[in-house]
Amino acid sequence: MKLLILDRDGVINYDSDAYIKSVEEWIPLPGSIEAIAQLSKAGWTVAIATNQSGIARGYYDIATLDAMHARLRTLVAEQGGEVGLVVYCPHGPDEGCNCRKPKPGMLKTIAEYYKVPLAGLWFVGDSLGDLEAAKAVDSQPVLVKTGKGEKTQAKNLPVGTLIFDDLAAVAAELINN
Ligand SMILES: O=P(O)(O)OC[C@@H](O)[C@H]1O[C@@H](OP(=O)(O)O)[C@@H](O)[C@@H](O)[C@@H]1O
Ligand SMILES: [Mg+2]
Ligand SMILES: [Zn+2]
Repeated sequence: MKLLILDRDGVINYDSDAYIKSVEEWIPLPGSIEAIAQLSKAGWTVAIATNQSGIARGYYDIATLDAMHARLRTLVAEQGGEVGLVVYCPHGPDEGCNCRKPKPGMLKTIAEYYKVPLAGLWFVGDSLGDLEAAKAVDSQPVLVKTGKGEKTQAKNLPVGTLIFDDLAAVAAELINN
C-alpha cells in the first residue's frame, strides 16, 4: 500500500502564528488540494497528522476542527480524490501526551491503522517537530518550504531530510518516480 502522511498547517493550508481558529481561516495553499487529489487518484493513501494545541488553549473546539477537515475532504473530493485518516493532537505542550509532535504517536497510530511499516514512510511537514517525529520512528522526513518551512530549513535538520518547494512538488516526485 502506498501511504503518505502529511502535516496540515503550513503544508496543506496557510498557517498563522495566531492559529487557524475557524473554517474561514482555513485556506488551502496553492496547489495543495490538487496535489492530494492527484496522489489519491494515483493510488496513494494520504493521511494527516496535525498538532492542534489551539483546542487545549480554548481558541476553537473539536466541532470547528472537524468542520475544517470536512471542508478539506469536500475540496479534494471535488477534484476526484479522497483524504484518508486524519489524526490530531488536541493537547497543550505541557500535558505530556504521547501524540504531540515531535513525539511520533500520531505517525504510529496512522501506520498501525493501515498496517504499514513506519520505516521509510514519507512524512511531509513544515516544522522541525514534524521532521523529528519522522526520524524518531525511522520514517522519511520531508520538509516543504511553505508555512514555517523556510524558517525550519535554516535549523539543524535530521540527517537525510528531503526538501521540496511545496506539496505539489512532493506529489510530482512521488507520482512520476
Ligand atoms: O502544523 P500542524 O501540526 O498541522 O499545526 C500547527 C498548529 O497547531 C499551530 O501550532 C502552534 O504551535 P504550538 O502547538 O503552540 O507549539 C503554532 O505553530 C501555530 O502557528 C500553528 O498554527
Ligand atoms: Mg505545520
Ligand atoms: Zn496529544
